[in-house]
Amino acid sequence: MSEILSSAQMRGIEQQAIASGAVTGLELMERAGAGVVAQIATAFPDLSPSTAVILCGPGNNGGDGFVIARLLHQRGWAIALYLLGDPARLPPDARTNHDRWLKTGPAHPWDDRQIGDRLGAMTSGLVVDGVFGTGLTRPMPPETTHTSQALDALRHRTPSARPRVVAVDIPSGISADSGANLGGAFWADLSVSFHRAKWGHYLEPAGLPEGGAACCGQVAVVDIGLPQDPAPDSVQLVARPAVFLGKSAQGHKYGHGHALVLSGGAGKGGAARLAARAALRVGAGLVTIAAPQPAIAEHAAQLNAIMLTALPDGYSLRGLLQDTRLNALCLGPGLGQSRAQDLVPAALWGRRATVLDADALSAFAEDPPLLFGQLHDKVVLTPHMGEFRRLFPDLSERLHTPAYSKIEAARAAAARAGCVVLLKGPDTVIADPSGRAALHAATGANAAPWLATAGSGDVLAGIIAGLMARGFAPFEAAASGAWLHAAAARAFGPGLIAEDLPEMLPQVFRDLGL
Ligand SMILES: NC(=O)C1=CN([C@@H]2O[C@H](COP(=O)(O)OP(=O)(O)OC[C@H]3O[C@@H](n4cnc5c(N)ncnc54)[C@H](O)[C@@H]3O)[C@@H](O)[C@H]2O)[C@@H](O)CC1
Ligand SMILES: [K+]
Repeated sequence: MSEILSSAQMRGIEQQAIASGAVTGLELMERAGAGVVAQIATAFPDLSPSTAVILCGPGNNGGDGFVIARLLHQRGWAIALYLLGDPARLPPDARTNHDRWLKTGPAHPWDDRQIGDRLGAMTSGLVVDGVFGTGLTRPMPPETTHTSQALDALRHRTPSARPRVVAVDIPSGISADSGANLGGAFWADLSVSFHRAKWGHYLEPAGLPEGGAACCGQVAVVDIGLPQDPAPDSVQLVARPAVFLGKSAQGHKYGHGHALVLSGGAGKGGAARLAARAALRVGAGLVTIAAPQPAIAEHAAQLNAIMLTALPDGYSLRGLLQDTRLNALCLGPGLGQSRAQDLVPAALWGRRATVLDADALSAFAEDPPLLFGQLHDKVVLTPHMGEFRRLFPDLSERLHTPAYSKIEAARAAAARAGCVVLLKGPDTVIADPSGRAALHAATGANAAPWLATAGSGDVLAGIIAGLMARGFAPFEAAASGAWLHAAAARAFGPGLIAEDLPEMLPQVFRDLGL
């Protein structure tokens, strides 16, 4: 896992390093600019020097742009540089680099129409976006409208018929914290960030205009010599399972736990079977489906390795949970809301590692605190955005404000619920009540678009329950579960349906070297 930072954390790290005397802002800016130039060469090895249009803004992002202009010029590029704003008002380091650039070439005053026309006429070369970076919290100013539209038009051309677009730190107009398109945002083939990637590079806020990962292209991170200590409260990007998922040769099935998946009534058992199969495939020693009597025949016709028991109500669940070998529960998929209202309190009474999904969440939409009062630290809630809105309407509402991120919303929800919350999406956030958080981004090169299919969430709930049956802690099970789920989808590829996901886990495990 690697660390990703908010803009405030990044600013804090830079300011501390500068205040300690370890480095100057000017040195950081030089390394940042040099890092961008090096990453351009790595990402586009076939790109030979021609024309680079460099767009510089009024802050330090623009300062990086002047450094990049100077270094690209040294490498033989013809530079056309435009500056948005008054050079006299540039912050000191950016001003120094502006003045250095003027010894080489001009800084044209910003002319939105001219820039737009110029970009539209480019069929090759490079565009460098150093207009705004992590400092922007407002919509793009009106002076960038044509430029933004021209970039948008380039995006729809084949890459061989247009310039490469490189964002300094993050495309202008994208919130580094929430990934939101603040209004009129640019996009890039390559975003080169400094020290650590920012939250906004990997989040993907729903709706239009698109922002976040969809606008950042490939994300590269360059070291600019800042201290490597992890930031307090930093968020981890889940790049692979954080725990070893293999089994020891001496293991016994009873040593790998026994997961109980609670099923809905007759004709509604498919979701529970998907979850149960995922729990078994992910390595739980035993898996049992508990269903109402009228659903037993349907399940029996379809199950072999998964066991089956009749379970009419919450009272009988309390009885079943006298068996301490049942160590992980999964409730919600296909459960039905009235059965969920009866079974969830009994399940939580049992204080087992428990996944609550789907109907087990929606059943408490009328009175979320009733649910929160019963939750404990071995529970994982796995809402999608709609279920999240039902349980946490105020946090969901705040997500409409551009600077408030899904990471902060999931953290606040976990603190309120007193358990792990996994907030689903192409960007899945996992948070616990202490503020610990991780982000699994099935975006960019990791995209798994075929996961948007019926029953895929049921499989995720089962994977997490299976991992908890095996003894993994709720946070690790949720984070590793999100990764396995997306890896299984990528391994199958187009045409995926939920039934395929558990069947791909063996290949994913082999690829992990288990
Ligand atoms: N601080 C440092 O030491 C370093 C900063 N670096 C660069 O600095 C960037 C952050 O720089 P800043 O904090 O100066 O912020 P930015 O350059 O991202 O942009 C903010 C600037 O634009 C102004 N502004 C904001 N919204 C505006 C609007 N709608 N219309 C007009 N002006 C607006 C702000 O007042 C501020 O001057 C990073 O993204 C990175 O590229 C790098 O050089 C590495 C070192
Ligand atoms: K930028």
